[in-house]
Amino acid sequence: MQAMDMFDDLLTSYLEKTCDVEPAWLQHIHRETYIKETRPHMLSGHYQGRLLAFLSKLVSPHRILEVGTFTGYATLCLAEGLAEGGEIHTIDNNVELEERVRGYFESSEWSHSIHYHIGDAVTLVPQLEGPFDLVFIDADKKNNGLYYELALEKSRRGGLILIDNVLWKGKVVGDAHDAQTQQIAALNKQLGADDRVDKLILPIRDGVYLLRKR
Ligand SMILES: C[S@@+](CC[C@H](N)C(=O)[O-])C[C@H]1O[C@@H](n2cnc3c(N)ncnc32)[C@H](O)[C@@H]1O
Repeated sequence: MQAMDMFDDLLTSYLEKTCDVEPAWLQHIHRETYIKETRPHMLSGHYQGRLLAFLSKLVSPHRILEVGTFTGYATLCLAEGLAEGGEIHTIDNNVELEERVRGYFESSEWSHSIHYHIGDAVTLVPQLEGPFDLVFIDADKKNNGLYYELALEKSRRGGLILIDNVLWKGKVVGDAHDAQTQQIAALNKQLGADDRVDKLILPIRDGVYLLRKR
């Protein structure tokens, strides 16, 4: 193992020990995702999950939108901050996960607050009615620009938009020329100059863009 990787592992473990514990239902999803899925690292995980829950509790949202449900880990983190009677809409196009993820949602305390939509987010996001107080964009990166514009249009003033994986393993600050890195770097540049929002990137895990609608 390289020294930098060892430091990253130690730091991650330290950050996980010094934040709130991962709730039991999330530990269960975490474990099953790592046993059953081929790309389990897509799940937000303990530390980023606590960040999502923390931000959601600060916003106390009535309406949340998540683009990219995967196994529902982040959905349940975000749901922790829902205001009384609030709801979260989450979208994924992976039909194979539907039964298991519905099971997680139905056995949670937010079973009546979660609206799980199966289909292409490019088609479904425009059909969802706003306004949203909190949006988490974490699906196909090539459509992030589109999801961001739709999220902004459907957000209330002061609403928070989060975009995951914006540092792309640090490649956005290097000289990587692959199309995916260039596209993420181009959107970051565009967002950095967008005067419709307050914004900053939190260098947590793969980078989370925080954007607050002015
Ligand atoms: C990184 S994972 C989401 C992880 C989840 N938000 C979490 O933090 O635990 C990305 C998900 O987006 C879904 N996805 C990719 N493209 C999509 C699209 N066009 N419409 C809907 N879902 C999509 C994938 O099926 C995958 O489950």
